[in-house]
Formats: sequence, C-alpha cells, structure tokens
Amino acid sequence: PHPRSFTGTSLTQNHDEYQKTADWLMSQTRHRPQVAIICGSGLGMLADTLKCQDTFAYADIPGFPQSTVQGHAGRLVFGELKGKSCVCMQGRFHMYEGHSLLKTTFPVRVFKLLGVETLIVTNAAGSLADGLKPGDIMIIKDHVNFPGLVGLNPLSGPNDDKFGPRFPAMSGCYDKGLRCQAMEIAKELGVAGLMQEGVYAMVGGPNFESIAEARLLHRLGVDAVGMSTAPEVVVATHCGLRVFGLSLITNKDTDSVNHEGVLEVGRLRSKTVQQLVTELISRMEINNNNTTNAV
Ligand SMILES: O=P(O)(O)O[C@H]1O[C@H](CO)[C@@H](O)[C@H]1O
Ligand code: HPA
Repeated sequence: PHPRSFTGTSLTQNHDEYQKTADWLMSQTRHRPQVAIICGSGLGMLADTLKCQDTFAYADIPGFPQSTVQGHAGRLVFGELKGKSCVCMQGRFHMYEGHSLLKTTFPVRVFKLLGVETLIVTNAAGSLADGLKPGDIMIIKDHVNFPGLVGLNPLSGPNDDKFGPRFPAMSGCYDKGLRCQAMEIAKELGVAGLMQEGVYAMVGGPNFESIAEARLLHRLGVDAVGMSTAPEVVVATHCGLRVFGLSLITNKDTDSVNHEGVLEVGRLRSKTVQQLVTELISRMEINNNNTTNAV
C-alpha cells in the first residue's frame, strides 16, 4: 500500500496471519508468556528486568510491522519476571506512522494466541490536568479514543468472532483490581506523591496539540493526551485480555514540548516505572498456567 494511504484502509487481517506469527514465535522461544508489556516512548528499559531473555527484532518476525519512531527500538523481548513469563514490546506502532490500525494492534492478538492473559500498556503523555506535572505517573482509569469516535477503529470491518464479539463493551476496560494494587505498591515504594488516576485521550498526531486543542481537551475532562494506547486497549478488551495502563507525564500542555524532551523524562523516571511494573507483575494473580517450557 501507498505509505500515505489513510489509516482506516486495511480493514481485514486473516486469522491465520496472527496464528502464523504466534506459531513462529512459539517455535523460536520456550517462553509461554502470561503477561505482555508495551513500552511507551523512552520506556523501553522495562524489558531490562526480564531474565533468561529471548529477543527478536521486529524485522525478523513474520507478519510484524516495523518501528519507525526514535525511542522505540523495535524488539520483542521474552523473559521471566518474578516467576511470571512475560513478553515485552520495546517499541510500539502508531497510527501516524502510516500503519493501518489493524497493524498497530497486530501484536496484541498475537499475544492472545500465545496465551497472554494480562496486557500492561505504558506511554508518554502530555498533562492537561492541574495536578499532573512532568515526571508524574498517571494510572489510566479510562480513555477517550478520539480516532475511534469518528470510525478509525481497529475493530472496523468484518468482526473476527474467534477473538471477540461484534459490539464489545469498553466500560471497565482498565482493571480496577490492578489499579488499586498499583496504588498500594506506589505507597510502599514511597512514590505515591507522583501518582494519581486519570483519563487518557488518544489523538492522531504526529503534531503536538495546538494551544486551543489542548484547552478543548482539558474542558472535555481529559487529564493526559498522547498518540497511542487506545487502539491496543480496544483490541485487547475485545479478545478478553485484562488491561493495566500507565502514562508517564512528560510535559505540561503544549509548552515547548518536543520528542527529545519526552524521551528525557522517560530516562529520568525509568527506575520508578520499572519498579512499579515489576512489583505489579510479581503480585498479580494469573489464572492460566502458561509457563516457560523447560527445553
Ligand atoms: O504513546 P507513546 O508511544 O509513548 O509515544 C508518545 O510520545 C510520542 C511523542 O513524543 C508520541 O508517539 C506519543 O504517543
Ligand atoms: N501530546 C501528545 N502526545 C504526547 C504528548 C503531548 O503533549 N507528550 C507525549 N506524547
């Protein structure tokens, strides 16, 4: 397809294509992940905590799209974290890169086929709320999927019943139990002062918001804004994954925001985000018995 073709154009993806990618990965690694983590801009170090890693460049994985954004390495890392088998995307796909929304969310369905039960999404986001400043961490309690509201939705097109229903509910898609657990962990780690819950809104990007747009989003009840996450969560919820989401606040409104500054805040807060996610995974209940296969 033409690289500038509009993102809503590819409305079908054969179930076999997800299965082929999942089968290929299972033939290459003995890990059978229970938890998947998607790293936001500048947060790729979340994968560093995984033990016994198997790493694959996206370019080598059949069917995978390629990362094009600085700060998104383009690697899938499998490994163990505190007794849980995990897979981590070091680099996500954004609509503004020219991927169809089905492609941006392709890995989520592959994770489902690998046996993943819980998806952790992280992102860098701009604050629109008075109480959220750069360096703070927002637990996502709900989202506004602006592209989705106007029909740019990865679930548009024929429904794949093997993954989920035609009309999935999105209320409660950010798991309440995990949100409470994360807040408890923040208190124990002494970082509760950095944390609060809020509403994330996805906009299309790639430009940052104008001043008037930021003001509009603020009036609409949005706490933090970014250019990702919502489609992944929609697809994950559709196929029954439990979701937890974190936004690292990298800037306030649109004041002199730039991608370098976004990545810099990611580096500054990397340890804290890493500790929170590690503890959450360590404590979370997992129902399936996916484990690393001994070879
Ligand atoms: O959402 P993530 O991938 O963290 O990235 C955020 O950071 C980039 C802008 O600096 C945009 O891609 C925005 O969505
Ligand atoms: N707007 C949109 N996306 C972002 C921002 C922002 O202010 N900061 C980091 N990603």
